[in-house]
Amino acid sequence: MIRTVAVIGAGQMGSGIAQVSAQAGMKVLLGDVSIELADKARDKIAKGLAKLVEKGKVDAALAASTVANLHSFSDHAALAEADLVIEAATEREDIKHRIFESAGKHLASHAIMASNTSSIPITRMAVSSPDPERFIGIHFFNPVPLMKLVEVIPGLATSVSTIEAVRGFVGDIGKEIVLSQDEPGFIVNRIFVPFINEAAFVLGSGTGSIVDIDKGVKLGLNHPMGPLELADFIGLDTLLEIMKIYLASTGDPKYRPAPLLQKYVEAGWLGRKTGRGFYDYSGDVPVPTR
Ligand SMILES: NC(=O)c1ccc[n+]([C@@H]2O[C@H](COP(=O)([O-])OP(=O)(O)OC[C@H]3O[C@@H](n4cnc5c(N)ncnc54)[C@H](O)[C@@H]3O)[C@@H](O)[C@H]2O)c1
Repeated sequence: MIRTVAVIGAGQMGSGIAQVSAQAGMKVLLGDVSIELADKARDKIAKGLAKLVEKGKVDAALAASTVANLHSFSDHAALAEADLVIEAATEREDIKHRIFESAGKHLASHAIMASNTSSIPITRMAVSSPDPERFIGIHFFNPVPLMKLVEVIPGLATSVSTIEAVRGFVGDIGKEIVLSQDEPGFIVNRIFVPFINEAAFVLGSGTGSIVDIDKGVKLGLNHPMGPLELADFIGLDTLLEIMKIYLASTGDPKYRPAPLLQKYVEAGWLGRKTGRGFYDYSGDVPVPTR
């Protein structure tokens, strides 16, 4: 049973993973590149919970116990007491390998090491961990406290007992599991990113306007957001990179990026983060760019 969880990387995902684990009554060790960043993340979680208490959405006692369960750390020696170590650091393979090597030196003999990566193969990262049988992918969705789903991705060497322990952990934090093989994009992003890419093809071929593509998917498929407005949220550069990874790792031309997606990225129109993507965000309401 997982009682103590360590989270390495206290950004938006790591903070969310730490929060839901602490909320479920587990002791959580939260680390980043410095103790200051870990403390800052802990404070941010506490502030977020305080707001939810004010709005009556979270019980005050639960908020207090959640914050009390969170402990910042900077030295990997602290990881010796963890049953599960989840890496949620920046999506760069070299950074992650270095974390697994360093943290692995302190991993307890029963403990599991996991990565929240969105795109890096689990089997490839497992070689930097002390025991690939106890290495696994645990892919959360953003924002973690709200999203119900967790994808679990065993690598080639991951043992059945590791999968079962992670199943228990995910159940304990109140989430649902889907099990994915270690393939590019796992299940959800493998379906979803080409779907957005296809919307860019549909736009590029002049089949429909930006507004009609988004309206069509919202009303015709009952999606809460259209694919092009969602693309602007995610970042067109990120989507383009993911398509390139799918194409390179499968060699299948069905994953070729839409030329119009490429063109928007070349123009620096990356979505909301640059103020313009498929929509222009400079005014009060988003205006389609085509
Ligand atoms: N953002 C999403 O929607 C999403 C969804 C699922 C999975 N992920 C994955 O989660 C991971 C983190 O993404 P994020 O969106 O939270 O990024 P983020 O930039 O918000 O956070 C990354 C954190 O990692 C820290 N970090 C970098 N190097 C470190 C090191 N050596 N040791 C400890 N901490 C280190 C950074 O300081 C930063 O605080 C990535 O692998 C990403 O692919 C992201």
